[in-house]
Amino acid sequence: MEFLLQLTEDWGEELFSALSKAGGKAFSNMAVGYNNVDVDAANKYGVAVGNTPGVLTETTAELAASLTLAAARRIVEADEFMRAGLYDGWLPHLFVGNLLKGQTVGVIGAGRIGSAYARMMVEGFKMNLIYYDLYQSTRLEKFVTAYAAFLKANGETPVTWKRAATMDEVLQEADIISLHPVLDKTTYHLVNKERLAKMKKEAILINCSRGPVIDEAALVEHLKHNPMFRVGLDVFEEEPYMKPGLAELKNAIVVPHIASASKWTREGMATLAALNVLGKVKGYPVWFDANKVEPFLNENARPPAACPSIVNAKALGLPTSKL
Ligand SMILES: NC(=O)c1ccc[n+]([C@@H]2O[C@H](COP(=O)([O-])OP(=O)(O)OC[C@H]3O[C@@H](n4cnc5c(N)ncnc54)[C@H](O)[C@@H]3O)[C@@H](O)[C@H]2O)c1
Ligand SMILES: O=C(O)[C@H](O)CO
Repeated sequence: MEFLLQLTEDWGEELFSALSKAGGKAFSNMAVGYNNVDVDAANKYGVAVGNTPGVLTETTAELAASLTLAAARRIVEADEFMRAGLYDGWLPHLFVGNLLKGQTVGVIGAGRIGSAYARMMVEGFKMNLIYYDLYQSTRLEKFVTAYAAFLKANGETPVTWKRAATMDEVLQEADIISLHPVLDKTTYHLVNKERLAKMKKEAILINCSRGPVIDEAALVEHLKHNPMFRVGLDVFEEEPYMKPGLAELKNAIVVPHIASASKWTREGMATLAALNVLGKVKGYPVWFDANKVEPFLNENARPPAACPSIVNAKALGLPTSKL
């Protein structure tokens, strides 16, 4: 018996023990994030835990970029105004928002998705970048450096980048802040009352990572007292619910955890999750690079004889595919 699961289900000691007793050896989330899984418990019962990285990087980053634009240009408010029949003719101050060009985008968690989002905002809107991550994102830094040189060579103002030593630096300096870390003990309520107070009064905060990365009740209070501060949220602390007051706030844009919802990505996620468990059942090794999963998504060729992404491969001592 093997399992293919959604991120809405929590898997811990009890379920892994039951799975193991039933002879199960593999489990896969149909998601890249696996904070819903107690990997130590899976290790204890020798169950391989799969996830679906890479296939949702661009789709998720594009939703973060969409929320950024929608918040910056007040698109949801303007749409509601129009549909309510309130539009009376052009006015110089009607739904004035923020210009992104030349402003600073802050990325917290510059992994696959955070880096893809940063590139979109830097290249697409000529924004300067400040990021915070536990690790240096050399590829991202190189990209921004090369883009800055390109702009300069074309007589345009070059963009800049900075790796912040602390997260607070990002909060203080950035005009737009997008959250892309994993959810774990170090990122739970990473954005709380004190940190919200450090952000610019007119900043925009985007969250397409996990709801509990923000203290949502503190956010509601902050939004109430700072009408020019805006947020775009794809994820919530206690999904499917929102904290009281959030739904009534005009400076919040809320969507129902749809960041990975493009047809290509959702099909890819299902494929990778299925191949993770199938590969384990067949006794295949683990793919050599979980970030390079394209060969598993080619409709015209058989997928490689490997499990695309097993997060506890090392702990279980599983062999790696050599291609
Ligand atoms: N809303 C959605 O539908 C959706 C879709 C895809 C992914 N996600 C979430 O996005 C997360 C990131 O996905 P990814 O593929 O980019 O993962 P990733 O592992 O490539 O990137 C995560 C980054 O967070 C960094 N990080 C970890 N702890 C940190 C901390 N305390 N402070 C700052 N940075 C920290 C890591 O070093 C890493 O670079 C997933 O874990 C998932 O929870 C959400
Ligand atoms: O972690 C993930 O993959 C998302 O939240 C669902 O796409």
